[in-house]
Amino acid sequence: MPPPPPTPPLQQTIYVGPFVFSESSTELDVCPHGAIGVATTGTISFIDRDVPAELNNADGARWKAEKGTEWEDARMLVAEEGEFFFPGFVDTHIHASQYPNAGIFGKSTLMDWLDTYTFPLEASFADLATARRVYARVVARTLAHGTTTAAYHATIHVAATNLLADICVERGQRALVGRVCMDTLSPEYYRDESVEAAVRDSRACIAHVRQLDPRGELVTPVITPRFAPSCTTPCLRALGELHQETGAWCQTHISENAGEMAMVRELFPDSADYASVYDEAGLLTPKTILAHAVHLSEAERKLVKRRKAKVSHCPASNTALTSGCARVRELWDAGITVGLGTDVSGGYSASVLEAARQAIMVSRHVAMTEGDGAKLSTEEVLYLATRGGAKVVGLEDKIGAFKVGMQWDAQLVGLGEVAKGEEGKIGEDGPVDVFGWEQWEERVAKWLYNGDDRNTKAVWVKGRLVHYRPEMEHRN
Ligand SMILES: Nc1nc2[nH]cnc2c(=O)[nH]1
Ligand SMILES: [Zn+2]
Repeated sequence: MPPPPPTPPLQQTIYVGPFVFSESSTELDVCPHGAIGVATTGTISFIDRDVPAELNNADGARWKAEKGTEWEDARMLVAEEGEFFFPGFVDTHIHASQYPNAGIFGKSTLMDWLDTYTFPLEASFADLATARRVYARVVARTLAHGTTTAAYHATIHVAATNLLADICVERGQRALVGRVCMDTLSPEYYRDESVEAAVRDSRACIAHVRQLDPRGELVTPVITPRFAPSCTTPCLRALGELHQETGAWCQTHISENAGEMAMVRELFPDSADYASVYDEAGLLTPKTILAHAVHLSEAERKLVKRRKAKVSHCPASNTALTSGCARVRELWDAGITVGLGTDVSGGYSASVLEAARQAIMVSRHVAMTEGDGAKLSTEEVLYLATRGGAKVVGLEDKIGAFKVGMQWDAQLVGLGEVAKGEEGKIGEDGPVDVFGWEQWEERVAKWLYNGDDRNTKAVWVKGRLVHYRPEMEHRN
């Protein structure tokens, strides 16, 4: 694949309008009349919290002059009625290669789902044309859902995995890109032929991603043992050494499903528990992302916390594959950093907004047996979707909120106002109907519970416009 085309030079831009972000896990910062100045580097240079409500492009010139000469020629993008800026979402666990199967899982559970649906699909990525078709679409689709950063599992194929990294850079999505390792209990037609092959091919992908983006500004490699049952102890240890040697991130699955856990007990009888299997291989570190953690014991939670490893909560997947209900409150109380994952295609949707709403629902199911303390609020799941996720991937100083010095990874959200006299007409504004009396928190809640990608009007990563809906054409 030829190198990606050069990114067009960015113009200094001032984003004018309401903005909302998580100040903490329990508190949304809502600014109804804001302006955020973004430099050509994509960095937020200033934030004004009290701009004139009626500011339009004509007054803009006068107002801009007051900001200083360096902002004189800045572009202005002014939010229209019903729109607000929100940080881009972080998907901390998604299998890019499984996207064609989104929604196809029948009544399967994890282990039969892998054999029936997943391995045959992933094996098809030996063909680069297949990989190109799927990866181009999954990156476009996740961007359209407002995902500005994704931690991707690819497949065992080096060329296809490298292509996924190329496409992320080309489309401007931040990503961790991982070549999957699996040297045992996997089909003959889809497995690493040896530990050496797993390490050699992982090295090849790490080298490619680092050569593509030497400063790791957009993409970074991630070592990806599929999960303990599909890796031998020598393979896990070799990948632990690679993790240590290269400093690359690590991602895997843990304690998702009862059958999987029984296998781990049988395959690793000398380890105290599932988390210890990874720990003994040197794979449990502050740069490790553990997907699921549905059934962790207290001892495992303590170990994960001690190692500062992170958890990706994947509620839609856990319900779809009947894996169980992860307890986010318990993980938080143990001091563990948690973000959200769509886990496509265990999860049926590539939308982090959907994962956030499913996180609320799963927490309510936990609450039905364990009390109201388990319930997650709107604020908490939106935190998981943005700042929590940013922490999981080690980018909490750069993304997930609107603060001076952070990067403009953002989405413009638009909610349709029901116009007087037009109540019977359904327009193209998406599924959220705003009647005009809603407070800000209520608008955000309506978006969370009913919104979809039609409400994500435009998306930026590092200040670069990476997606916009057709109706935005005239505003760019
Ligand atoms: N959800 C999920 N769990 C896994 N465990 C091992 N592989 C997978 C996978 O592809 N998806
Ligand atoms: Zn997964």
